[in-house]
Amino acid sequence: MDQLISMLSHASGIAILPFLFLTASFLLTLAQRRPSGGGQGAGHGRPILVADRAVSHRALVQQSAAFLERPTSAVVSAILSRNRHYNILSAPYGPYWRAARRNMAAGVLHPSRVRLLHATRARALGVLVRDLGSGAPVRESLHFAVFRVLAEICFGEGAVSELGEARLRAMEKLQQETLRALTSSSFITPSWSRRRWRQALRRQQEELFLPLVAEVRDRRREAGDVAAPAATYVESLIDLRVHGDGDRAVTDGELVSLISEFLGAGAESTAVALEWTMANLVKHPKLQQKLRLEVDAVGEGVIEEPDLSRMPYLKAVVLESLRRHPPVPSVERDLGGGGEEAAGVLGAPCGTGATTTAVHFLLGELGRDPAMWPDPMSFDPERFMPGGEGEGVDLTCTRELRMMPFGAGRRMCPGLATGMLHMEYFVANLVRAFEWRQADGDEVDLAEFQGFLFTTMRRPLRARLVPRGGKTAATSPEDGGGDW
Ligand code: HEM
Repeated sequence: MDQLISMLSHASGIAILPFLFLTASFLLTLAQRRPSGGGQGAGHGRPILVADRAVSHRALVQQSAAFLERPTSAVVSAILSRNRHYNILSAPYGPYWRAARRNMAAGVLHPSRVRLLHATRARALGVLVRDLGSGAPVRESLHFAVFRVLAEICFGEGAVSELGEARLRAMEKLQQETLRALTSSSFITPSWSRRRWRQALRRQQEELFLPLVAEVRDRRREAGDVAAPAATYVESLIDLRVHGDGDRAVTDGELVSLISEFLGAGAESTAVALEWTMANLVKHPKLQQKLRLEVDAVGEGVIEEPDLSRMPYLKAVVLESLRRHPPVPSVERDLGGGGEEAAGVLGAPCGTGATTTAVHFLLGELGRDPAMWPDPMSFDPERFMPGGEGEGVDLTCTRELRMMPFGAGRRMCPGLATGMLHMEYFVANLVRAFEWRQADGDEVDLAEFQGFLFTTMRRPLRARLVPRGGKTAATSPEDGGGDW
């Protein structure tokens, strides 16, 4: 049974899932157009689209050794740096990937460390509530809040407040520009002009990040043996040594790619998911009211991390949003030389004679499988409450795969816990601070826009926000909220 519906070849995909085909073939076209370096070539065979949960679990989790490589042609910084400076997303499986990934997951993003960042979150929330309260656009405000939190984790609170809001916003804009640089169509922009644009963006990233890195490096060099353990992501990257590759340090080029990934992919995925969640709460006022009752029941003031564990409905709302609208549309793997063996794992003939094949695991389809999720298109957080079909869902997909918004296997997202925490934190406090109502004459439109890397709302969320008297989530000036 699990082999049914599992694989759609490039050809058959047209008839069965037209829009998925378009997305995947767009990705593939890009993959085929760009030569990849370091033996990471992708897309010389036909793409394989996988929309079956059991097949995805077998491939990504049980047989993960055959599915370790991601086509670098689908990663922003690999494209901008023309495959010269890898980050975690683009790195071939090996010593550098292992060192960089472990440094992120077991270091600054370890749940025990992220949990402690109360003040960082409160500062971002203060600015967010201030901006939304003064009518700023929802999408931009959510994005900046998440970006601000990650920027503090990356550079430290001191460096971020020294930068100031205007320069931080400029940095955020540059990161978004780099994502847009990939969506520019070859029909509109000639390739030489796209190449120049991308080179200019990469140069701007270097000019922005490297002076900040140099300051940190100088400070740590001066401190010598008595330097404190790395507290920020940049500090940890400066200290990092790549075992298995001559214990070398991370190069400046790699540093730029790693910082760009942290601020870019980390912020965009969370902010996109937040916008989908708030849109559904506007669309479904009864669900919003139920959530507000839970939020208000935990007490006064800002909802903090320890409160979140007492809020099962909040978690259910966030999970339902990730199931129904996973911000990342698909997970890609490059089968490399192991194409035939891996095709066997997928339960389909490879038979292309190609040395490489790109596989796309379709996250939206997996989360909307009617065999697992009755009435899959409806937004119903109750699925994740006791007795529901989503109760106790394992987002790491280790035991079983019911949905996989964070991917699965050895290359699954190392930001899972951070992403979930930020989503729950901002959703809870935004529901406490405001009533989110439909904007007059402007019904929420849940239509999707399939971007190069993310599935966003086609029309940015507009809502009428009514501040809630004594229960506003605005933070005090000592927290730094609203005090830029
Ligand atoms: C709601 C938030 C997020 C979602 C839905 C999400 C989703 C994903 C997905 C689907 C993948 C691909 C996994 C695979 O190929 O199996 C991924 C990879 C990755 N994500 Fe996230 N992500 C989120 C937040 C974050 C954050 C906050 C960070 C870091 C600041 C982050 C850093 C990464 C990195 C570095 C990878 C590459 C992992 C590797 O290749 O080893 N993500 N993410």
